[in-house]
Order: sequence, then structure tokens, then C-alpha cells
Amino acid sequence: MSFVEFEDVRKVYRTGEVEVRALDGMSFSIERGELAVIVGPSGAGKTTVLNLLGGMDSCTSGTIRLDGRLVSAMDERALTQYRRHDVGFVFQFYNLVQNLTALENVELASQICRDPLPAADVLAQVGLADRRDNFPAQLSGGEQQRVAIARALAKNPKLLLCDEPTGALDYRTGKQILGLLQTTCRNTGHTVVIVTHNLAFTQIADRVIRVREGRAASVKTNLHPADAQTVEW
Ligand SMILES: Nc1ncnc2c1ncn2[C@@H]1O[C@H](COP(=O)(O)OP(=O)(O)OP(=O)(O)O)[C@@H](O)[C@H]1O
Repeated sequence: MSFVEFEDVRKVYRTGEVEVRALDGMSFSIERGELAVIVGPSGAGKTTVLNLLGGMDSCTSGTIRLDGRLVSAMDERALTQYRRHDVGFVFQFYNLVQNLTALENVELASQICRDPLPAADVLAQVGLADRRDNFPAQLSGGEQQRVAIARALAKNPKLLLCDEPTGALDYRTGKQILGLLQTTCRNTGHTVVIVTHNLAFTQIADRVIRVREGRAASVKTNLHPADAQTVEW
């Protein structure tokens, strides 16, 4: 059994008479400790996959497993626990609490979960030891995204889910954040999933899942992923 499994997952959104098949038989798997990139054009279903994997929404049919647990069978209560303890989220716009310092933002996340990592250590790990007492407004976009990554990692989640994590950053900073996600995956053994429309990111992935019209058009593994710093787009 793989660490992450999507089996024939369907997600249908109904708005009045209109039915949208966001996922139409999506199947793929991801192994523990891999950096997976989910890539595809706008409307292909990438965010829907992330929402289901993150327990933010439920599928219409099919099965979703994480580490042997059947996420697709969880009720609302179980999903709340799952989101709290098992998944860390990194979004395009960092979503930090503006009146808390970098350290306090990270501590906030670790306070709600079972087995958190020390907030100051995780901030140091993302290169922000000396900015821990700064507020988000005093940090650059790249630094704020580092805080957001630290906040997600401090929960010590089974899965780190990143939705266009470099989307709001300039080229050089985006590359640094991509590098941070890659080294985090390699050094800490966390399983990382990045959703993006940027095909260049596929070069750094252990596993590339190409999504088209609600299905996995292909799933390929990279035996020799490139270093994020060498990738250009
Ligand atoms: N809440 C919703 N209600 C109705 N339709 C939805 C909803 N969310 C997504 N969809 C539709 O499902 C399909 C897949 O959307 P999704 O957001 O997963 O695509 P995406 O690959 O993430 O696109 P993008 O790269 O533009 O973010 C699209 O046709 C979208 O319009």
C-alpha cells in the first residue's frame, strides 16, 4: 500500500441544474518521503485534489488513503482532527496573523496539535532564526512564505500540501522557496505535495502527476530529480 492513494476519485459540484465534474476518475499514488508535483492547466482539477487530500472537502465517490487511513470515509469531526494533526498547508498568499510575530505565528500552529516540533527550531531550519520577533509586515514576501512553511512544519504533519507556493513571489525568491521545500523533503523525510501550473517544477520532483480534465493523464517518477537552484523558467 502506498503512503497516499487516490483510487477512481470523482468530485461533482452541483450548482442548481449545472453539474461540474471537477474530478472524473482520478487515480494516483505517492510514496512516503517523496516530493510530488501535481501539474496541469487551469481547471484541470489540481486544487480539488489538494482540497480532498487536505480534508477540506469530501469526494463524491472513490477512495482516498493517507498512511493506511481512509480519509474518504471520515465524517466532519474526523476530518477536523485530520486537518489539525496530519496535514500542513502552504498557500500562495501566506495567510499569517498580522499582529503576531514570526515566532508566535509558528507557535499558534504548534499549540493545536499533538506532537509539535519546537517553534524556534523550525524557524531556524527555514533560515529565520534572527527574524523571529518581527511581525509579518516587517518581512519580505519570501520571508513570510518561510514563516508559513515553518508554521506548517511545526505541526510535524504527515503531509505538507503546497498550493502554488511561489505564485506571489519574484523569480529568485520563488526559486529559493522551491529549494527550501526540496531540502525540507530530503532532510526531514516529510512527504511534500506541490500543486502548480509551472511545468519547470516537474524537474525537481520525485514523482510527477499530470492532471487533465479531472484525471491523472500520467504519473512518472524521476530517478534523478534536479536541484531547485538549477531549474529555470
Ligand atoms: N466550488 C465549486 N463549485 C463549482 N465548480 C467548481 C468548484 N470548485 C471547482 N470547480 C470547477 O471544477 C473544475 C476544477 O477546478 P480546480 O480549481 O480544481 O482546477 P485547477 O486545476 O486547480 O485550476 P487553477 O489552476 O485555475 O486553479 C473547474 O472546472 C472549476 O470551475
